[in-house]
Amino acid sequence: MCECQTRNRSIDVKTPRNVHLSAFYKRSFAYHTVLSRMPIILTNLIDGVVKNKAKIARGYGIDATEDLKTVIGELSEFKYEVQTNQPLKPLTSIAPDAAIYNEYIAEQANIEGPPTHFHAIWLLTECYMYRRIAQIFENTALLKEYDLFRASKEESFTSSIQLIRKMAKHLTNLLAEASEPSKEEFVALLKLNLWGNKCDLSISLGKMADNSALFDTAKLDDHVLCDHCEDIWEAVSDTAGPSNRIAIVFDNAGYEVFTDLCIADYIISRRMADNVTLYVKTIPWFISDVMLHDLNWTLQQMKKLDDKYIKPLGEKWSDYIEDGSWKVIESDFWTLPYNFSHMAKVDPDLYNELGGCKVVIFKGDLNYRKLFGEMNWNPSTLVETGLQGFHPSGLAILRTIKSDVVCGLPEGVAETIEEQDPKWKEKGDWGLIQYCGRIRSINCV
Ligand SMILES: O=P(O)(O)OC[C@@]1(O)O[C@H](CO)[C@@H](O)[C@@H]1O
Ligand SMILES: [Mn+2]
Repeated sequence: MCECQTRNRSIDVKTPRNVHLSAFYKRSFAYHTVLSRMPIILTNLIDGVVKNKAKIARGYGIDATEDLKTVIGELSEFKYEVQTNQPLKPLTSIAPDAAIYNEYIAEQANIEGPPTHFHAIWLLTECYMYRRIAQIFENTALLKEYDLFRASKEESFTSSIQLIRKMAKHLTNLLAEASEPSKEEFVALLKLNLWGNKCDLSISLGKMADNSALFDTAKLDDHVLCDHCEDIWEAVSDTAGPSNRIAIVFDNAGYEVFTDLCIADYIISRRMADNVTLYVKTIPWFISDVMLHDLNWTLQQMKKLDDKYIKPLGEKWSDYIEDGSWKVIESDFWTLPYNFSHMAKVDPDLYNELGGCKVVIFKGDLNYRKLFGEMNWNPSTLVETGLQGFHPSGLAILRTIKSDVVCGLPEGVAETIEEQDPKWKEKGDWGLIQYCGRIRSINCV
């Protein structure tokens, strides 16, 4: 079989240790994603555009229906490229990040030949899909700013309103009592925040899952496989160090971003930092990731609600943005295919910005994959080793496990969980709360 044919055929094995995740390995979540989940996501998008044609025409003008025909055609064409394992086509967008994608694709081509959807680092294949979708809308006349995930992201907020109300009441009562920060309070908020990451429309293929159990974290404690809450508390509450800034790299809209803002409020209200930087995405991303308009919509929605806990928080949080306690920053880097060990080279300004913080809180599975290089590490690999030199500041990592990248577990834990739950790395039922200090990391021992 010629090299090209071998290359175009995924092999029927599990992902070997210490290699990049890829759909090249048939017995992997990456393969299931490229073979089934990505085509389903694309099909759902096409169906959504067809279903909402009239609504979009009302919003963007009747001429937008011409654009929609183009969008449907181009989404269908892209879906065919994925399903027939075509090489990733260079992006044609004139946006600066497109050139970085094309450079990265060319770099990969020099290493292993032109990357195709099944035979590329999974991170590139998935990131490319969402960037290609954004390009399809960028190329239209009237739908350049259209976010076709917006309705799902807004629904993920409205359908979680009971949970959000519970969380709002909890935070309000917490802050109404003492004024000094407390480890117990902060650790409890971290765990509530961790399980908010289960609300991810990419893993649920856009369907809202029942998240009512996510508030009672005590029942979930045995599903936290690494708990560095105390180290995160020490780092966040230390106000005597060189920096008193904290950053949160958001993941999903809806209930998850609400729990992120609760953490950011606690930090400001308890004077644990001078300000908190909130990083949002610049394009529609992995269905549920937060963009600036999603954050603004969430705050507006909170202020409109006639709820004695949610409304005042919406007003206070809007004031935090007004007075600079919270700084919202959009950065293209978070939607590039690079893992974070490349940040210092690809976006040194961002790396230095993070370096000005005492702690950066990273949320979610995709950020975890990028933090640890999209590698199939032995799960007992030290966190510091997995970060491969990415160390701008203290790093607090909260993630429910939805892919094969895991570091920092005590020896034997992964094997035990694997026996108990063979799909433990796909459904977000198991969580990690990990901390890696500027100069040292801790393993979960
Ligand atoms: O970053 P998040 O929102 O926690 O998860 C994103 C995600 O759902 O997308 C991929 C599956 O297609 C996985 O990497 C991951 O589970
Ligand atoms: Mn996400």
